[in-house]
Amino acid sequence: MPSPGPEGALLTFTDADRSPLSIRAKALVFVDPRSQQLHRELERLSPSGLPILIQGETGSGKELLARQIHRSSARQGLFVAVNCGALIGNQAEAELFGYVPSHPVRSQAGRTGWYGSANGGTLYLDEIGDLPKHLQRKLLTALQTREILRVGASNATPVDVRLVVATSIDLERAVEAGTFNAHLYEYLNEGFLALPPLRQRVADILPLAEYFLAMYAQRLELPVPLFDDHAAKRLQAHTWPGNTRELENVVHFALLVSRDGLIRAGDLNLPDDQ
Ligand SMILES: Nc1ncnc2c1ncn2[C@@H]1O[C@H](COP(=O)(O)OP(=O)(O)OP(=O)(O)O)[C@@H](O)[C@H]1O
Repeated sequence: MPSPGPEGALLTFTDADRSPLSIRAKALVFVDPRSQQLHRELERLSPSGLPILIQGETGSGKELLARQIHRSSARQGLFVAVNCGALIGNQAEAELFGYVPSHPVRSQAGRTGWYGSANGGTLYLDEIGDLPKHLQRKLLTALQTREILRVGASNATPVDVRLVVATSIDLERAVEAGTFNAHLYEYLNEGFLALPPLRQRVADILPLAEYFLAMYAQRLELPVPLFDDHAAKRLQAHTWPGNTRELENVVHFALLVSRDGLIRAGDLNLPDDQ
């Protein structure tokens, strides 16, 4: 493992906090002052139970932040992550809110729905701007009443869900354009966290790169190479349009092609953007 840097910069997850689906990291690296500020805001908001809206570019670590919010909230239920882009078609409502046994069609989420599965825990809705409008209204009602109405049900079911949502688009603009429910936006915006893109958190780049290098080397049972000075400079100068996910992939590739215990600038396979 790399050195954790300043206090609080490396938070390690236990196995139970990790989802087999999307998250590969075991830890959150927060070294840059902007990341540390974000972490302080996260610690302040997490125990409150308020809904939280995370805005950040693709691959910048929104889901990892959401997991950290769940973890620091000490809620005992599950962390359930759903991409709203997948909630389409006439099964979407049943997927999200569940359905009664007599409902004719089955959904991936099962009868309980994703919302009900997060009872006592945290529901993470990624790309909330993609949620169909009729489900935006229903979501707002569920949040306000703390009850859900399953498809085909005549009575509402009480549920205790903490909602964390993420967006890579400007939701305020979506409200102005009429594609996002203004009341839902106001409700979600109570707890707002802006996750800066990696290029604006330059001090995170090398600690993250070293962290990923150690993680992949351990997994592949390889010795951990070092970045030479040119490679380190190159990593810090790249603009990272794909953010931390892009960095993780670049480091993984570099590890595989490195020789003599060193990663050189040419091993990084980065475009000439500096
Ligand atoms: N601060 C961090 N420390 C360690 N690993 C990180 C950090 N931020 C992101 N990662 C890793 O980078 C990858 C992308 O992160 P994540 O999936 O959370 O991003 P995202 O913003 O939710 O992406 P998307 O926009 O595709 O939903 C993951 O493998 C994650 O573990």
